Amino acid sequence: MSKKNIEFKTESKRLLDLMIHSIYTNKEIFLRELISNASDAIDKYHFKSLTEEGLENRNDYEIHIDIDKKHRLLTITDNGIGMTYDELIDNIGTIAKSGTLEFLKTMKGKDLKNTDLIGQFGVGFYSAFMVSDKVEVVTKSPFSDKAYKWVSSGEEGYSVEETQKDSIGTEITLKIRKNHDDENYDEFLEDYKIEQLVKKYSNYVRYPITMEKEREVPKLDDEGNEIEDKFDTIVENQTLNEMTPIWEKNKSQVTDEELNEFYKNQYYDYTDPLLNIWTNVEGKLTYKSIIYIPAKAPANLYSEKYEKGLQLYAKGVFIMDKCKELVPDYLRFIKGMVVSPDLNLNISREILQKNTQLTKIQQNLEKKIVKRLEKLLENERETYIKFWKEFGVNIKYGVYDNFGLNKDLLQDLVLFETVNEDAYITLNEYVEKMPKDQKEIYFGSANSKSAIKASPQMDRLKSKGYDVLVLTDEIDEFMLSIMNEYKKFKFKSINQGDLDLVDESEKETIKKQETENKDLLEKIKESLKGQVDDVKLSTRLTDSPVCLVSGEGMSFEMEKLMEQMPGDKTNQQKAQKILEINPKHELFQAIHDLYDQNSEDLNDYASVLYNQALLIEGLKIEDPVEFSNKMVKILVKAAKK
Ligand SMILES: Nc1ncnc2c1ncn2[C@@H]1O[C@H](COP(=O)(O)OP(=O)(O)OP(=O)(O)O)[C@@H](O)[C@H]1O
Repeated sequence: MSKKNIEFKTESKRLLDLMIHSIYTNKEIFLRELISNASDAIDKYHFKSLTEEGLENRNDYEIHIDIDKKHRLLTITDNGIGMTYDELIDNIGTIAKSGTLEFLKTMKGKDLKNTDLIGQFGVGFYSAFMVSDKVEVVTKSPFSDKAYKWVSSGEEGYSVEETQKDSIGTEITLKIRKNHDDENYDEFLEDYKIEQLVKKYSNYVRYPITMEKEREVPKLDDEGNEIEDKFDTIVENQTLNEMTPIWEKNKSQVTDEELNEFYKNQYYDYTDPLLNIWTNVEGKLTYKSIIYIPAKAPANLYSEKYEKGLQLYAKGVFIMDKCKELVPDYLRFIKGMVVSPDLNLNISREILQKNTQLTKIQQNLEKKIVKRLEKLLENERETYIKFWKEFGVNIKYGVYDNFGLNKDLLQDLVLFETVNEDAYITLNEYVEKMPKDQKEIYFGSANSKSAIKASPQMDRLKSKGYDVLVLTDEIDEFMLSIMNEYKKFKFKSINQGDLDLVDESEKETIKKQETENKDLLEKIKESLKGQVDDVKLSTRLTDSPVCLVSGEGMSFEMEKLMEQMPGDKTNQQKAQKILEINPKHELFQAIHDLYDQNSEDLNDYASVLYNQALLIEGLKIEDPVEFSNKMVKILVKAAKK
């Protein structure tokens, strides 16, 4: 057969044009595509050799890479199924995939160059043209007694002719482009780069991917003994890929050490992970996955730059590093991988978002992780607490996020510090320890547990033996407000609204006192106009003289948080401030006397009381100098008496 020159079909031309002038930044994937084709070809040979007569059974499968720097040639050779003449024309000379063809039709006249075609379809072989001026394919099929050479410089067409090749398989040679502008092609002729790309994209291809590499070996003297510090350089065929990925092994044969090593190598951590979750699902949807929870949160976990996601593989081939569709936001700290034979190798970002298989995998994994954490909490409390200290905030965020969609799933994973307990407790444990007469779950917000413990609002709760959840994280109150209740018990802030802890007769007494002291309370309110919304006699205090509480709705903690947020604050909603005075405290009696004497000092007392309450609440005093002056005035007067 003489050499034939054949023109590419229109669609192929368009596709090639796109490859040749590609502005696609990820040009390096060409190697992954060619290796993946080689691996498929070996698969095909192997399969056929099992079922068809005349095909030798082999065990020397190999994908070999060769670099000829001088002539700028990169060759990928496989001993797979090869191609007959017709196959060569059909498979490589035309775009076989109907999807691509359809797509190109719809794109007629549009700017193809800016389209992520590679991401949309498996353009595979043609991606070689992203890095080379000329591509040569030499191939021999076991079903043909002749070998063929296919050559193309892109653009117009290709030539096919008979050639000499003894062994079955395919050899693809790329003439690597010269560097130009800021495009570096030289690197594709460097051993280290090729090795790096194989490890990155094709590490778990089942067949050895080999390359001749230099290696230093100890120099030997005439008697065959090693000479110290002297080396010879030898060139040898080295396997670049690991081939059997850890997830392909039998789970029972993989040790925790191996799993930890895999984690550290793959996800660049120095410390062993806290735990791993191995999943193997077969059926309608088939996938395997290994998920890790790191021992420490990465420093940038909460920065915008942090990218969540799991590595995604289809069969042995790496697809992407951070598939974010597999990880709900609140689990952004997990690391690991998913491999599924059901996924397309060239799945694109856009397709990923709509991929129902991925959504299913994500949901399954989420449930698995939560179950595992529940087990950890139940059986290994200390480890769970370690987890909680690193990632607890994320779980709280998970409860709050999506309008509480996941609150039932996650609420039992949340730990709290409480006023009465030394250790963390769960909501379930809190509820189980509640005294019989307790009707609500109490919580207090402050910077620390000690601040809540010491707060005046605790008086009555302490005397009743009720425990109080300590909220110190910003997200806490938001989380509880979205949960609203736990096992039918409502959450109740000790700093907000009416606590309703006194019995009917005590209520009556206070009501009576309030009527009797109506004018006094009005006077104090008047004197604190613009600073408090109301002044009341307290039902929650037993030992302390005053406290400041907020009305129902916005709390002080939420107000503080809103203030820290960027933006215009003029119309910001404020928490309602209510000053509560303890009618049983001596100080109330003293104020009462001042009122009876019609003393001017009443205003100073009111102001000092209010500022004190602010301080206890961790809120800012508006005018510290004035506060201090008034204090001094009262102290001097008291000393003179
Ligand atoms: N090394 C090879 N040995 C044998 N056949 C090959 C080889 N490389 C490519 N082919 C043939 O050429 C066809 C086209 O390859 P191409 O990479 O463009 O697409 P694909 O492999 O079918 O799809 P994808 O790359 O998306 O998996 C293959 O289907 C295969 O039949």
